[in-house]
Order: sequence, then C-alpha cells, then structure tokens
Amino acid sequence: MMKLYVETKRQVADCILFYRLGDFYEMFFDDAVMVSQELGLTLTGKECGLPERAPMCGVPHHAVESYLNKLVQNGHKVAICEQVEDPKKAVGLVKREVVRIVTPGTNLDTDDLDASRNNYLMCVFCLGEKSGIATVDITTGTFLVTETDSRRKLRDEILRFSPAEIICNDAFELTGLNLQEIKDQTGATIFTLDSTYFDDEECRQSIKDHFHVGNLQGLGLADMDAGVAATGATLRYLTETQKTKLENLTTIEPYSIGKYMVLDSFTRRNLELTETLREKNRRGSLLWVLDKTKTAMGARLLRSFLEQPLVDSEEIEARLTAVEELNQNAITREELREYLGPVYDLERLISRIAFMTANPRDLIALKTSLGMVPAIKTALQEFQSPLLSSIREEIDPLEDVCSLIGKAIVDDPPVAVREGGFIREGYSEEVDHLRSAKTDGKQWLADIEAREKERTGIQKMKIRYNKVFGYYLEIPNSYRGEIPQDYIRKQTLVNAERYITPELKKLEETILGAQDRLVQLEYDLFVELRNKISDCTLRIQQTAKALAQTDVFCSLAAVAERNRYVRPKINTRGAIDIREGRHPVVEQMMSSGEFIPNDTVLDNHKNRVSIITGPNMAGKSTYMRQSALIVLMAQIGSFVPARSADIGIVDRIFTRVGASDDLASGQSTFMVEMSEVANILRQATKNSLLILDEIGRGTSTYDGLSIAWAVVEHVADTKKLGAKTLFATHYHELTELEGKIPGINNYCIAVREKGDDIVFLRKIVRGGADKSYGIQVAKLAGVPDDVISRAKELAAELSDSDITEKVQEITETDEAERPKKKHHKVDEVDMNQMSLFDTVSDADIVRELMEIDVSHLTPLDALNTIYALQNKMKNRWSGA
Ligand SMILES: Nc1ncnc2c1ncn2[C@@H]1O[C@H](COP(=O)(O)OP(=O)(O)OP(=O)(O)O)[C@@H](O)[C@H]1O
Repeated sequence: MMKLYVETKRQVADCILFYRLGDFYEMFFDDAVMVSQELGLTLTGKECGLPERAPMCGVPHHAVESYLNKLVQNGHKVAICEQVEDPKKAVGLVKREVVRIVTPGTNLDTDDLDASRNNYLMCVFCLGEKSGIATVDITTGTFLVTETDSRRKLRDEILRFSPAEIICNDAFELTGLNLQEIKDQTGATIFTLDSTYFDDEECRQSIKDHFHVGNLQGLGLADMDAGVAATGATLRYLTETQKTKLENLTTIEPYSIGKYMVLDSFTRRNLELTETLREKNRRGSLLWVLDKTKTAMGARLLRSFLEQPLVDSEEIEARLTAVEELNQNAITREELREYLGPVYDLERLISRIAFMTANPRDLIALKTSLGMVPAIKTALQEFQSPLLSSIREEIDPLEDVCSLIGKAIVDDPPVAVREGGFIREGYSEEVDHLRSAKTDGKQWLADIEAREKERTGIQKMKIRYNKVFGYYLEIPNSYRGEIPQDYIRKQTLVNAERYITPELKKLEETILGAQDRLVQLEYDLFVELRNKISDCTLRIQQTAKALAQTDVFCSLAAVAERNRYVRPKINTRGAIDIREGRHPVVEQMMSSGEFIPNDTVLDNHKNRVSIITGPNMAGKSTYMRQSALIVLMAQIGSFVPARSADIGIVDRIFTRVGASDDLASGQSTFMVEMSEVANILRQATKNSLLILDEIGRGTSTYDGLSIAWAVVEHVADTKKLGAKTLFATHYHELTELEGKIPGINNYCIAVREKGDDIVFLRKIVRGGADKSYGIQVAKLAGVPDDVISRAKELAAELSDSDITEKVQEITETDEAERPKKKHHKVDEVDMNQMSLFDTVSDADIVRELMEIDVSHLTPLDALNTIYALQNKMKNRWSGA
C-alpha cells in the first residue's frame, strides 16, 4: 500500500494527498506532519518497511470536507485519492486514483463560501509588457478575459477581483509587481505553472474544443494572444483539478479594462466601498447602504458594480433609466422584490448540477426558484426602458425544467442521495412497485396464503420465513396426500413439510431486495434527471443573470426611494455640480441630529482645485468622501444623495486619506503616504477626481507644507496634470494660492466660536479658515485642562514667529493683481445655520437625547453628540 501511496504522491507532488483507506482519509510523511500541525490532529506512525515508522494522521471520511476546506483556505492544494472502478478490468474490480484536486480558486464546496462574493481563480500570462488575464468562478460559471499593456492596470485588476488563487507563468514574478502586497491584500495563493500550459497552439485548440467553435473570432478572442494563453491555461488547469468536463463554463466574456473607471485598492479601501477601513465590517460601507438585494446573485452583481463603475455615458444612462422606472412604479417593483425573495442562488445551483454534486434538495431549491420566474417575467412587462425590456427578453421561464423536477422529486427530500426516498410517486412504475413491496409485502403474502388454502383446500397451511429458505409454505403431515404438483419440497420435519413455489420465491426476491434496489433505482433516476437539467445549463445561467440584474436595479430603486436620492444628470464636459449633497453612509449611521448637506462644484476651468480648510472634526473628510461617493454612485447607475447632481464622468478616482501605517512591509506612515501620492500623480489624468486629505502632515511642518504646496501646484497646472481635486489641509498658508494659480478656490467648513469653545456647523463656505481650533478640539477629546492651558500659552508665543511670514516671502506677488482673498471670520458666516441651534426648546433637546441609539455610537460620535446637545442647552440658557 505504501508503494502505491508514494507513486500517487509523486504524481501530485505540490498537493497534500488525502488517501482514502476504508472509512478514513490518511496522510503520510511530510503531509501528515503539516496537516497535524495546521488542523491540530494527532500524529501517529505506520509500518512502511523502513526502520522508522512513517508519520501518519487521518480524518474520518464523513467530515473530510471541513478539514479540506480549512487547508484550502490556508492556501494549500489537496489531492483526493479514492478507489474507482477500473473500466479496463472485469466489473467490480477497482483501482486507486486521484479523483479531484481542490485548490483555493477551484473549491466547489459552496456551503463554505460567502454567497455575496465570487470565489475567483485568476490566470495571468505575462509576455513582455503585455499581460493576458483570465478570471473564472467555477461556482457560478463566470469566465472573463482581458489584456493590458500596463503593469499598474494588471495590479489593479488583480486587486479588483481579489482572487482566491492566481496561476501564472514564470514571467509574472519578473513584472516588478509587489507579490507580497498582492498576497496580503487579496489573500490569494500564487502558483506558477510550467510553460507547457501556455503553449499557443494547444491553448487555441483547447478553447475551440471547449466552446465547440471552429475559430476564436466568434468568441471575441481573435486579437488577444496573451488572453488566449491565459484562457487556455485556465481550461487545462481546471480540467486537471476537477477531473471532469467543465459543463458550466458555457460562455466567455472578453472585456476591455478601459470600459470601467479605474479605482485602485487604496481608493476602494479609503472610500469604504465594501467594508469599513478599520474594523473591516460590511456595516458602515457603501455596499451596506446600497445592498437591499433579495438574492445572492444580485448581491454579487451589486458588489461588482461598485468595484467597477462605468465610464460610458450611454451605459450609465441606460442603468439610470431602469432605476428611475423602477423607482416610479413602486408597486410593481415591490411585487418583483417579493417574487425574487424565494429565488435561490441559481448560478451556484446550476454549477453544482453541472459538476454532479447537486443533491435532491438542490433540485427542489431550483424548482422553487424557477417557479417564481414566470411571475417575474410578467411583472417586468410593465416596464418600457430598453435595459429592463432586454432583461425581460433574456428571461426564459424554464417551465419545462420546473415541471420535470416537480414530477420527479418530492417536496421535502432528504439531503443524502444514497438514502433514497425522494422520487415522487407516479414518476416511475418500478419505484412505486418496489416501495409497495416494502410496505405491502405482508399483505401480498397473506393474499397468497389465502388463495392457496382455497385452491388446495389445505386450511392449515402457513407461510413462514427463515434465513435458510426464505419464505416457504409449511403444511402439516396430515395433508401430505393433497400437496399440489407445483409445490417444491425443501424440508421434512417430524410433523410437517416445507415447500416453496416459484411465485413465492419471486415475491421473496421483490420484498427482500426491494430496499437495495429501490435506493439504486432512485439514484439512477436522480442522475438521469440531473443530467437532463445539466443540458439546460446555458438557459438557466442566462435567466440567472437577468434575475440578478433585476434584483440589483430593484434594490437601487428601493434604496433611492427610502433614502430620498435623486437621479443624477450625466455630462461629458467634466463638470461636477452637486447641490446639497450628503454622505450616503454617514447619514445612515447618524443616530441623532440631521446630516448637514453641502454643495460641490468642480470643473476643468475655474473650479479645478478646492483647498478645504477648517478645524479638526469639522467635517472635511466627510465632505470630500461624500463628493467622491456621489460621483461613483452616479457612474454605477445609482441615484445619489443630493438635491440635484450633474456629474461629469471621471475616468479614475484617487484618494489619499488619513495616515495608514504599513508596518508589515516595513514602511513608515510618511513613506506610505508619499508612495500613495507618487502613485496618484503618476496615474491620474485630467479627467480624474483626486481626493487629497492632509498631504504632508506626516513630516516636519516646513517639509510637509512644501510638499503639499508643490502637489497643489502640480495638480492645478493644466500643462502638468490639471485634474479636479479636493484638497483638505491644516496648512492655512495654502490658501495663499487662490488667485495665484488659476482654477484654485478656497473653501472652509464653518464653525462658530462660543467663548472658549467651538460649535461645528458642518457647512462648507467659500474662503479659507483663519484658525485651526486644534486646542479646542483637543479639549473636546478630553485632553487634561493643564495641558490645554499650557498649549494655549505656547500657541500665543508661537504665533508671532509662525511660518506664515515665511510663506508670505515665497508668495510675494503684486497684491494688486490678486483678487481679494475671502477669509471668513467664522462668526460671520451662515447665521441662518446658527439660528437653527438657538430656537430649540428644552423638550426638543430631551427628545433628541432620548432618541439616541447609544449602542450604535462610536466614542467619537458620542462625544460629538453630547457636545452638540450641551451646546444647544448652553445656547438656550444663555439666551434665556
Ligand atoms: N455634514 C455633516 N453633517 C453632520 N455631521 C457631520 C457632517 N460632516 C461630518 N460630520 C460628523 O463629524 C465627524 C467628523 O468629520 P470629519 O472626520 O470629516 O472631520 P475632519 O474635518 O476631516 O477632521 P480631521 O481634520 O480631524 O480629520 C464625522 O464623524 C461625522 O459624524
């Protein structure tokens, strides 16, 4: 046995080998040591003909999937070796072979996967500057392919898909991409394949064979040499690991990277698109606000919308029109959402069917889901927009498949296909007969006994059973002369004789073999049915896709209605004009008070760069992120949180927000900040939107200010970059640039001084703030009083020698040429806003206090809320 094991292990040297022996899967040698360490299993030894016993550990076969999943999640490949029938030998003879290889990107055990995200395997083929990227999710049948000439875009694509596994040629490691960063950010395991996987001719042939086409033109792959290599290698890798036909990969979708807005991983993270920056929670992300989908397919599609906003105005408008129609016809939309409720994950179900791992319950889930499809298709008739009409066209009611399952499988079947008991009565005569044999057998025997008594007149005959003869007729010796000729004598006892008849033996066979035959027959019928459904994979996949889209657009429309979003206008002039915009997440997370809306005006001319100043905690970051999120939402086809919004399409959004240490890569906070800045300045175009928050704060004041200054000059200069930019800073000196460089405007977030304290007004106004109020905010945060007083003393001393003078030297220009700077005394701004605070009553304040959901407040929000309430109270009593 050990010899066979060692031979098998040699074939799958890069895998952990799970070797089935009886009811256990066993591992030996290094595999055993590694698995025992990673899974905490006991390590024992086995005689192997060597002086030392072979290290060994094992897992019971019924629990193998969970052990296997853990290993795969840890980045291992696992090969399963089992006994299979040997077609070359006589029936019943078996051989051992590897039946399946499970890897992180090819794990089919969907129960252990997050339904709201894809499990991608990505194949990267690099040749010179070019890379072909094939991305596949075998649990859903998604298969995408693209090419790029840019390393940066390759990295962005990898990070965008966040694959569980990357397979590549050896040139990938030479691309200069930071593989550790890729592994850290995606959690992907990277395996390098040998060059034979990427052989051009073989790749072309395997693609043609798989998709049953004569040439690659029809698949859209004709001009994609690198894409073809990546696709061909993917098909070979999947065939080798799955050891079966890849029936659910029915289509391949070539796409161009330029079709989508570029969002690098920092931006996705900083804007908290799918999870929050710190806790990595879904709650608090944009996805959390927008995802009111009813199906797992819809949830996955919406996530991919967020990760790849569009740049084509027609496509964006088409989505917006669909959302608008669903928004206006709320009754039918809610009807649709109700119909979508019972729809299971059709994409994953059909993959399980194609890979022959689906059980009877999966088929019932499919039937339940398909049962909703005709109603969804009918409801969609109410909508006329081109996108919703084409979605309706794509939906196949699949009534044939639904009724086939309905006729064949009972409504509440057992999970295990080997237990039987799931074929519906009336579907197969034989099944019905075998079932009756089990339950009606006794009656059949009684009927025979009665009939034979009648026929022979032997009233004392009895049908009995023993293990030696099975069923027999026992007749007392006194009737010996009346025994019919067709009775076959089997045994003579002292007082009686035992007989059998052909009829009795046949019945015995039926009764005794019924259970085994029934289970086998039900299994065969199930496999036949599963294969029939598998033939409909493409139809089911197309319908699933259409249902996922319906779900996403309904969700966007429902969220728009619930949160009072408006349809944005889309323009290609590059002008962004958001009136009374709100932060989609912060406004949902607020447990008390109202979110204060703000305007954003940016264009490619007079309003290119906004320098935003204001105290800490004033709301600068919130304002900048909300502007970026509104642009992004518009470009995925969503309504936006604003009174009105005119959005000039941007090709990229870049953010540099806050300080983030990257200790793992040995980089300091400032180093990380500067590499992000460098990346932005190199990658951004004049059609990009830049969100730069406190550039340069991670170093000394002079250096920081100089860097921030130079960056502003660079982004504002149309000869250099000229990108639309929101730039928040505590360097008030930067406000000097307004009027000096065209396109730069100062804004500040207003606060009001109240004695020694400040009131946050959250309103953005033109002009620069003239004070930073850092000490007041420190006081708010609970810094001890003596430290605060000392800080005030020092601030008074330092103000005389502050760097403003220095800056004025640098910026010395003809004052007459400069437009008058609009420095606001914050006390003067927005008095309307302030009166809001002054007119509340005690009862209002108490009510507001009572309504606070303390369990959902962060400490900072709590502090803010208490402070706001306290101020209202102070205002009231000082006014009284
Ligand atoms: N428009 C608004 N309406 C209501 N609350 C707001 C608004 N803007 C911001 N806030 C609240 O103020 C808090 C602080 O905002 P934010 O972090 O944007 O301030 P900041 O000016 O960037 O601070 P810092 O300079 O210290 O980074 C937010 O957590 C949010 O709860």
